[in-house]
Amino acid sequence: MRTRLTSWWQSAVVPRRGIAQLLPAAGWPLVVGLTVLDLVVGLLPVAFVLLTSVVVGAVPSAVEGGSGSPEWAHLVRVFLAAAGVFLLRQVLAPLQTAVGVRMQRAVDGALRERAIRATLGTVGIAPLEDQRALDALSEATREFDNDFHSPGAACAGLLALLGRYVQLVGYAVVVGVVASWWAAAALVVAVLVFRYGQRGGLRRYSTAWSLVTGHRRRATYLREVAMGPAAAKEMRVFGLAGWFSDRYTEAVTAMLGPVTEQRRRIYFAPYLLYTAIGLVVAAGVLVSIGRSAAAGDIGLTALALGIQSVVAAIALGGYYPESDVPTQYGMQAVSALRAFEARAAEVEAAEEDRDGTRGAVPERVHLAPEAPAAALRFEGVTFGYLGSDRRVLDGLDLELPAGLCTAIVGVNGAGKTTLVKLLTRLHEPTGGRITVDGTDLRAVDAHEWRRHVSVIFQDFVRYELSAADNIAFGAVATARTDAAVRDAAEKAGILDVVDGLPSGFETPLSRSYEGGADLSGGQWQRIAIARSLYALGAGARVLVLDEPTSALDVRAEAAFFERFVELTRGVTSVLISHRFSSVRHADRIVVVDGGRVVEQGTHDELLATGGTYARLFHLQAERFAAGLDADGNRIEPDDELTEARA
Ligand SMILES: Nc1ncnc2c1ncn2[C@@H]1O[C@H](COP(=O)(O)OP(=O)(O)OP(=O)(O)O)[C@@H](O)[C@H]1O
Repeated sequence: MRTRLTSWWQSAVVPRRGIAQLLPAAGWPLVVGLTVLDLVVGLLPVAFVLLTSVVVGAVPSAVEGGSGSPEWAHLVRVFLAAAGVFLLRQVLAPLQTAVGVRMQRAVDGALRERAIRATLGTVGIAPLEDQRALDALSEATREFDNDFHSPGAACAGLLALLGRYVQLVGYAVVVGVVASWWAAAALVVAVLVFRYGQRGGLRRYSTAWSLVTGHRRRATYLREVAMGPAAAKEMRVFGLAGWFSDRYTEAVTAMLGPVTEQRRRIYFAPYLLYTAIGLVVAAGVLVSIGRSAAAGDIGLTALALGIQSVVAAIALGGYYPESDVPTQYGMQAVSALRAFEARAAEVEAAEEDRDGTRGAVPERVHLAPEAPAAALRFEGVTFGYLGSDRRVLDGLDLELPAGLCTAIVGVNGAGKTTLVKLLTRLHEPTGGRITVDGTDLRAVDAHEWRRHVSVIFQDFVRYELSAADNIAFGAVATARTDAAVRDAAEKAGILDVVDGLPSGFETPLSRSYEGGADLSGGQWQRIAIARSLYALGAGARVLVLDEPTSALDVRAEAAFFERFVELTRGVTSVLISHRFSSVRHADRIVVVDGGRVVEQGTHDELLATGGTYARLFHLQAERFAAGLDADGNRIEPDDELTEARA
């Protein structure tokens, strides 16, 4: 019993309190205004029942007195008052909806900002790689854009309950006065029991969806892949349409099966039981009122009052469309957002000092604007992703001297991108430390540090915005100048292409927009490179390119890197590639294998050593001579090569 009570408290009361706590976001004038409206709109039907019952009771004497008699005039007055109440309700109901929608917009707006803060506010990306956190986030945000079930709609729905319950109390008082207070109490209990059956069923049913999160995720994925533009080419060329369509149907069936079963279990028998209880009590109260009338204990007005009140009260035992569905799903969304916030904090804390070996965060320091002036260093850095026992970096020692270009090479999966994620503080090392001019990076605010670094990731983002925005996103904190954007585009070798677009730099880089244009993979990479060069112009001191040229073939990549090394001479830059033959012009080359640095030196030094670099360099050079690239793919001469050589 105790556990059932606790679970009811947790699932019914605590989330409602969470919704009530959102009300201030709408502003008190709106909250008070809507509360008053809900109460008035709730009480008007009771007033209508009262007045129409008086009309019924007044008819015999008015008919007897005839038109013009005081009884007739009384009947007309009361009738007009009833009509006035009816009209007022008709006018106030849409107003109530409109004010509710204003509350919904205000609350949802505040909550959206909270969700954005919760997701973008984490320093690292570990929470967004954690499946539990992602599931909670998707459950929360799914309802934010839903016009009917959002948390804001839940706030309005919660206040609307006041109107419904005050109405129930009104009918109960009427029954108490005309019949008996026992009948009134029985009626209230019957309505609440029936309500509990319906509303509690909805609560249990809505959680049924969380039992099938995995199937739902899979169904959504399959639908988006099958019907979205990203895989449209492969769907057709590989003939995958049938396969995806079958798997999608299976996933939807697997998702809906348990939900339908839950629905039947939750609703069928309880519905019959609660309906029976409601009907028996209502019939009992009606019979008792009827018997009082037959015995002459109550008059016509009281009889009409009793019958109307019982029937109207019983109708309050069902769903409240303006309240029940929004509160249920809105509450779930708010609880899910809370769960995401808690999980994100937990993951961040876990990553910050996983083994408890890193010690306290050093006292905060600010970097000199020109940092790094000497070097960036990885000192015995170890790292493994949360949820995996594998150490991707295992005691890595690496020096990136200021003002020089260091190339990091290693086979696929060696940990090169992971190293960049640590350098940009998207993840924290499990052990060891990274220093900038001798200062532990943990002592520096991550946002401050990131202004010193510009990175082009392998999977850089192709923003569906103007070419100018795509480039200037490299340094949004700095005031944009057209000349700097053009300069970056020119250095990246994309100026002519952009100038040739319909609206030049203002052209949206997507055909989804009017006047927009699509770029090729290689052209996009140049836009991304322009983004990083723009950041450099705006004051970034460290430039990292994580295989930004993978869409270019091996010769074009080598030519590009050569030009890049020239362009960024004097900048602390890091070039990452799994193509050993592409980075020979870097000042220093570091070979990473098994989570450690295994070789380092200049191209000539490393060749002379005859180690991993020399072996893989020669292997890839042989493949290249045979017309294959580093991955063994046949090299086709293309425009990029000509462009890159230019
Ligand atoms: N978010 C993640 N969660 C768990 N494991 C990951 C994650 N990202 C990468 N890994 C694993 O870490 C290892 C190193 O990956 P990383 O991307 O750093 O390699 P890489 O050297 O950059 O490879 P490539 O040349 O293919 O880009 C791989 O085994 C990869 O599967």
